[in-house]
Amino acid sequence: MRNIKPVTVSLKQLHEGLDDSTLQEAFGPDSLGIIVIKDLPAEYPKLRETVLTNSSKLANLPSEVLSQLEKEDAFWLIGWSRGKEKLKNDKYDYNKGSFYLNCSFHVDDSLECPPPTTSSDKTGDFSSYKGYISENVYPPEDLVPGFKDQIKKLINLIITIGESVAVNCDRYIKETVDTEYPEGYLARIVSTSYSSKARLLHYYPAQETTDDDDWCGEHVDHSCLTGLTSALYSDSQNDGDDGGLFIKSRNGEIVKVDIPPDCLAFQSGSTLEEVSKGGFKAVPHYVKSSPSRRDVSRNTLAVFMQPNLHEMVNDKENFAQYSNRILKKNH
Ligand SMILES: O=C(O)CCC(=O)C(=O)O
Ligand SMILES: [Fe+2]
Repeated sequence: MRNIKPVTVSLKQLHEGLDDSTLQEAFGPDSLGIIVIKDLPAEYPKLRETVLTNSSKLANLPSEVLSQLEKEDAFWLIGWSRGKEKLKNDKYDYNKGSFYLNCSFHVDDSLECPPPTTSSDKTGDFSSYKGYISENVYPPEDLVPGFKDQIKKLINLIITIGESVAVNCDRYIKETVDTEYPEGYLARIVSTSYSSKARLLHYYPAQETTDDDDWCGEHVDHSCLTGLTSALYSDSQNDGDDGGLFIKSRNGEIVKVDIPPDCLAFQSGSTLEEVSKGGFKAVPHYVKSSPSRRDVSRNTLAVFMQPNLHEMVNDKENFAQYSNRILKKNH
């Protein structure tokens, strides 16, 4: 197992446009499929720390408060979710708590869910897709002050940088991966979708375990592009050498990926693989607790940038249908 420094560029370089060899190194056939962005806006470090600290406050609220934030009718894909997703051994996952938000506020600040559509709209009726169309909930302001305001700010910042990552990926995919790829597809999805999702994670201390992927089993995200913060641990250390985020590279090698605290990482998901007809591969990854630090918790934020529900992602399925098929496997 190698510890590799992923391709890292500054926000300025990203805005100016990355050269082909950098894009190739980050996303090409021999890559990890992840890029790290440094020199972020000055407010980023404090915002990250506040939001990730709030994740611990939220996860340790009394169970009767947390149950008010559970949305069973939304398939637990809005609000609080713990013990609802299955692990690979078919047991329910209590190792982590997730708090999900719909990110439609990035397109229109007044929205906490996508605008409703009906069958008379040209996009169709998606009222049964409750996991995507339900309104966000937030913990009571007096119990976790500033939670809503700060997490929305951080998500908006991540999606805005995701837009610049997308512009670079679009050019690379069109020129070198799939000439039929729709021009500017990813940048349009990232900047205009009402269906992107954020997941604030709290991994509870892992206790005894023998599994290599005890905190989060190996998977590919079903987003187009996922933005990830560097994780915050309860002992204020970084991931260290034997815990944290691991990626399976394009040639099957397991690689430990370090995201420095003042940086953001972006990795590609399976919807983009689908849209690029298999050319731009999704990144298999998992999260492991450190064997030498079993008593620490880990917090992070993932933002899954993905299409509106009516957008076709292959010849047969729109994103709603595609996503339903994938999610059914996990619940
Ligand atoms: O915890 C992490 O670093 C990654 C989380 C993740 O892979 C996910 O939520 O899909
Ligand atoms: Fe993931």
